[in-house]
Amino acid sequence: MAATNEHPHSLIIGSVKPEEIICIRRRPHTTSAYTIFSLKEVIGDDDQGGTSFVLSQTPLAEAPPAAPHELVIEGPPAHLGRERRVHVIVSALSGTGRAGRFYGDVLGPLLEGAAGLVEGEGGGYRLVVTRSAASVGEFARGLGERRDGERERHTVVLLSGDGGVVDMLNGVAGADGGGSGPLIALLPLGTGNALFHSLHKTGVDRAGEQPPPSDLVRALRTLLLSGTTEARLPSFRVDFPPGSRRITYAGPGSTGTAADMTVRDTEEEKEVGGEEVADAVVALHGAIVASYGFHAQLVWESDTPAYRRHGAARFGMVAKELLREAHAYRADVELTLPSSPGEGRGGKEKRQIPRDKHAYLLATLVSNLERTFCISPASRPLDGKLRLVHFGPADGERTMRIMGGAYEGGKHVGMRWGDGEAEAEGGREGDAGEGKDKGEVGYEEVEELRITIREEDPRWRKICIDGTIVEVPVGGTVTVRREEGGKAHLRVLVDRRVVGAR
Ligand SMILES: Nc1ncnc2c1ncn2[C@@H]1O[C@H](COP(=O)(O)OP(=O)(O)OP(=O)(O)O)[C@@H](O)[C@H]1O
Repeated sequence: MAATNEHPHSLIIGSVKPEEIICIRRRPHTTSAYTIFSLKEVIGDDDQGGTSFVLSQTPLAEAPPAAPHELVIEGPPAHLGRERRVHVIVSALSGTGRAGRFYGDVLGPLLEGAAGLVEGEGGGYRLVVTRSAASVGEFARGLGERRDGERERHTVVLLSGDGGVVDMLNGVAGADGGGSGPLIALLPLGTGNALFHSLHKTGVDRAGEQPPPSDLVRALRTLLLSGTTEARLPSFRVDFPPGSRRITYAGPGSTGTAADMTVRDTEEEKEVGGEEVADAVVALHGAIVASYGFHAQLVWESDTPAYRRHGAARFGMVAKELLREAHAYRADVELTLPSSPGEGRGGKEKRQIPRDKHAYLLATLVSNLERTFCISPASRPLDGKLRLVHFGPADGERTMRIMGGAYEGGKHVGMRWGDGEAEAEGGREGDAGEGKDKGEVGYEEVEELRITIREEDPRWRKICIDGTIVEVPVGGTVTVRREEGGKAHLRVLVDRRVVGAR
């Protein structure tokens, strides 16, 4: 097959577009035969107007001359090798419910063709398709209990959004089996996919690759190419007051949508028709975001089976109504700042945010909550720093402008307004002080955050932890604390350049 060689980044091999190439596999037992694995995503192309995925395997008689070296693989990378126990989790209801189709059309055949891995015992991988909101947590608890130091190392390929990550994190952390935690590889099939986007923000694509590969091609490259590393996933712990309840929706669709696939999950089906299910919760771990106010409300009110069908558009639909109401959330908020070098633990400065009503309080370990929504521009992948973004009561228009700044790469940071002052846009971390009532977006690194909720109406008492919603009783204090040292609950697969770019 002919290959043009004008420019390494404009490689075209037959009909294969460079940005669609996942990997180029040298076929076993030969020196000169290759297969190009590529993925085409056609939006609005399937029966229900969803994305269809086409995995192509293009044989080549000889080495593609213009192929970038890093796309060529000889076999499975170490994390999918024989010394690992590999699991594939299909979160059936993540995002718009594409994970089952993606597994069947792309990941299954790709793992077999490019890595020689098939589903099943004895050298293969275990497939888990979720049947309820509890499935991933149950699976992770099982892994956590069996965790056995370095002797049994697990790699979990996660076809989900951030919810799958937080369920894995809490399942493993809850079981507390010792040893280093399982490795997760992210395939972004949720709505926001904040962790994926934050980890694939810098240094991942081959320089100058235009047009850029899709998110799923990037994710599959991270999964299959060499040049990746297994990094500790930073996390925080949230402690809730007595009477707090985790709230989920369970509905008729919650029994799994990939009925044609093997289900190895033992979770009992919950026969609850589109209703809220509340469970007592004492503590949760998170790796992405802990929020109260506008963000938590948006996640919560858009997370109904009816809104979920609209994908990421659901946030915009619900935001409209919330911006109209422009609720000011009553809470007392205390921050503990990280100690500066040389300071002992006792020297940590505590500070109260000087207002009792808030529009937005969001502590995060990542930069992006969606691909283009950069809420914390100072955050670097895996830097382990917890940063707080906050502002006081604001009308809908103001909130929209602030959110608009986040969509422009983080320009909301340092915005000030009010009392006839000239509007200002900042961009530096730590210069926004305490987000005074007059109007300023506060942005600072924190070690710990304590929120005491003063709202009477339960509608306004929702806390969001990585997309999980917890309702907290009136007067209850929620504590968010960065976790450091000790063992990692989870490790995450990232391109080595991501770690280098910190
Ligand atoms: N079969 C199922 N039945 C009921 N709930 C399910 C099922 N499969 C997955 N879920 C739930 O659906 C939710 C999917 O969350 P996930 O975060 O993966 O996707 P998302 O919310 O669309 O994306 P993101 O969090 O990245 O915006 C999780 O709460 C999960 O527990």
